[in-house]
Amino acid sequence: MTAASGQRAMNLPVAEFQPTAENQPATGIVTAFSATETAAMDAALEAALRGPRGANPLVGAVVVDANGRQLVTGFHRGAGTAHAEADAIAQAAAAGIDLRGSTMVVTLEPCNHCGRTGPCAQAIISAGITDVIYAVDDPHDPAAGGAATLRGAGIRVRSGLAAGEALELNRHWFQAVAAKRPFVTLHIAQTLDSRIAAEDGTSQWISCPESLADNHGLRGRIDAILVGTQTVLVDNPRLTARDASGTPAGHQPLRAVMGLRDIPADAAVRGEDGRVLHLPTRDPREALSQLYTAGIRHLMVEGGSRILSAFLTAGLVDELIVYLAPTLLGSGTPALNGLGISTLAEAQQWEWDQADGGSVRSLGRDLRLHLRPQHTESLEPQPLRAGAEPAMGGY
Ligand SMILES: NC(=O)C1=CN([C@@H]2O[C@H](COP(=O)(O)OP(=O)(O)OC[C@H]3O[C@@H](n4cnc5c(N)ncnc54)[C@H](OP(=O)(O)O)[C@@H]3O)[C@@H](O)[C@H]2O)C=CC1
Ligand SMILES: Nc1c(N[C@@H]2O[C@H](COP(=O)(O)O)[C@@H](O)[C@H]2O)[nH]c(=O)[nH]c1=O
Repeated sequence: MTAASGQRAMNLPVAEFQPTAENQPATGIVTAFSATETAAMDAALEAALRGPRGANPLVGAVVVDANGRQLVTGFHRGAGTAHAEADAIAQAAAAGIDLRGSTMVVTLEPCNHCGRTGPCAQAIISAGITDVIYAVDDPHDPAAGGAATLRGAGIRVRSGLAAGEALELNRHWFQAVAAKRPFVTLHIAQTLDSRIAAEDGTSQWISCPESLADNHGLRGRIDAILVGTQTVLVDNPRLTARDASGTPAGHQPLRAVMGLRDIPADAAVRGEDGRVLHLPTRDPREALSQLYTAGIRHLMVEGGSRILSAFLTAGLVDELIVYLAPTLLGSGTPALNGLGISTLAEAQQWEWDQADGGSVRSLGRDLRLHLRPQHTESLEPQPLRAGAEPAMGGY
């Protein structure tokens, strides 16, 4: 993924672009960018990938001086933390770097709202930055409008550089925002042979302590965690975020249970804080709609098998995290119990997600696999058997 390819797509080679009265529209929307700006956008896109997926998009920001030197690089570390622009500006302040007269290159339109971290547009204005280049508009209602605020303050604002790459970077986040549903992370803690519980229902623990710690870290960042009623009945889970000693994390997710049966009165998931929500439905869309109405923007679906399968079948998963233990059971509850697929051509295709530490990580004795749905809807169909060429060795 490079911003340079986005530039080529616009059919305006940097070297040939000469600003003139004709190609500088009065609107302030300019259609080409310098090599320095393009390189800064590439670096911003790369930095964005260091953040975690979730309620907020991945965003990177690079500030360049008048000579094209990259001064600071910021990125967003997830909901509730500094935005990429604020991160870059804070780094500059800490290092004593004067940003007056510089250009900020950022992968998403700077926000305009006073959320948990303050508006980036104001921080940019206060830092004395005079030029802003961003890739794509922020579609998120409360955050949109940053470009207009910046222009109103006399800052030269341009957009569209590497727009394709920036959209691709957060493809599923954009889709979730447009659909007004939470961003959905699916969690599977499974054996090598894809079992999430043994024949007798026991499953604690398949994952090693390091994987469990990672999962609890995730629980501490999401808005809500969801399981099916059967998991509540079999496991009686707490679904809280805790450290290895059992101490609760500062932020706790809402606990959601999906299914028609009631949650038993003495279920641990009820907890003491009352932050449990029964979703009396078997329709994942309906569950997401109810959660969105309750203010949930990032949901982790933990299981079990039928719930995981229902969300995957509905195409409502944006991120997949699999903790793979080097363990065999040979029987027991399979991770998935059917996705409505009967032939290979209908298989769901996933791609490795490089964000947030990469697509494959070793956690203790386990592997942590990180994936997202593949962009293309389907692969090229295989030729029908009758018309197929005979295989010439290999597969
Ligand atoms: N290793 C891991 O990562 C995890 C393992 N587990 C294990 O998974 C096992 C439970 O899995 P499983 O039996 O599949 O149960 P689930 O937890 O997936 O719950 C299934 C129940 O959810 C309700 N439900 C809601 N929507 C749907 C839907 N679309 N399709 C089907 N059912 C729906 C139904 O209950 P209702 O009648 O109320 O509508 C159904 O009986 C347990 O042994 C548990 O230990 C669980 C979570 C994680
Ligand atoms: N067995 C299993 C998991 N199981 C999940 O954790 C739930 C228990 O949560 P709690 O009561 O809060 O500790 C359980 O019901 C199921 O959703 N998770 C994992 O990361 N690895 C594992 O091996």
